[in-house]
Amino acid sequence: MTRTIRIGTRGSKLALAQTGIIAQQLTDAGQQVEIVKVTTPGDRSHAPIAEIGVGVFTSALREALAADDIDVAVHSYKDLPTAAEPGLVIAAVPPRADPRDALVARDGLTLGELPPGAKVGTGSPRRMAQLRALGLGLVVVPIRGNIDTRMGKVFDGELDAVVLAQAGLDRVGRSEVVTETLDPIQMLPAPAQGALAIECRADDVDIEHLLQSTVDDEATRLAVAAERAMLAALEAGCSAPVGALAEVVEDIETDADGNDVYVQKISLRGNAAAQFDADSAEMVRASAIAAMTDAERLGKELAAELLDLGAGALSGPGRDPR
Ligand SMILES: NCc1[nH]cc(CCC(=O)O)c1CC(=O)O
Repeated sequence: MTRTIRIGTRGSKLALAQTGIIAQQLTDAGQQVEIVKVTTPGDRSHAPIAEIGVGVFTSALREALAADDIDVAVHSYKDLPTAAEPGLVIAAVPPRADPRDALVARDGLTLGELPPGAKVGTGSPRRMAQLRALGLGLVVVPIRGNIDTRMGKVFDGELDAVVLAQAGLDRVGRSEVVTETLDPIQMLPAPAQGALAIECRADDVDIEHLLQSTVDDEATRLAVAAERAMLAALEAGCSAPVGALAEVVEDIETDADGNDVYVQKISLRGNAAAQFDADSAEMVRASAIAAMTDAERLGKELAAELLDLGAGALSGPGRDPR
């Protein structure tokens, strides 16, 4: 392609690091790129994310894309609303970074070593609900801000610990502050955590094909499709108390001749707070496995199971009390 590709990004350290990865891949593929910073309302406001609403970090990038101010938008996939954006397509999903959550605690402590009453900071309803559900007597303190601001509250003694995405810390080069990478059995990550969504205009077929052939990773795309189908079927947005993790696993099947053969499948774990409000301490959990080609159906089925188990039963916009 002879034109210079304008890649839009938020100006945060994390967003710039993520955009840098994609810019490098396109440059390696022989393309000319230019990085364009876009300020989002999410960057300007200090209100809790749950109050400013879904898509605060992504809508300004999407507007810039639709207005032809940029050609490609690089998003943290977990920040994107589940509804498709008319006129835009997610052309590629690059290989996923570590999807897990990470604990940054004082004195090198792990989650299990934090004493009852320890103050743990997070602004995410999903992390809050799971921390409470552990039953460790932790005091969850709502916080927000960029990675440096949140970690700073542990280093200055205001909090005993904070929970952050491992991928974010890895990408800004601060992995050394992590005192425990949380096993998904303790804390299921947000749907699409650690994954990026590379978006372009739907009518920009040249860019779409270029992105598909240079940065897309099929296993990540399918895993994220399963997780987000589950989230969407729960009618829950990106700040909902819902965790999901899909992984490609090997399974043994018997073929027509009676031989054992290895096949790749997609496994999905999901959980949700029983109450979609700030105080929920009860979680429902489920898991299932399906063929790679059934990723989205797997997500929908797991959501149905979680709803049967009582996910979000007591609150949430547009849901019948049940
Ligand atoms: N909601 C903010 C946000 N969006 C993406 C990441 C981290 C990187 C990722 O999950 O891909 C973070 C920070 C965090 O949750 O600690």
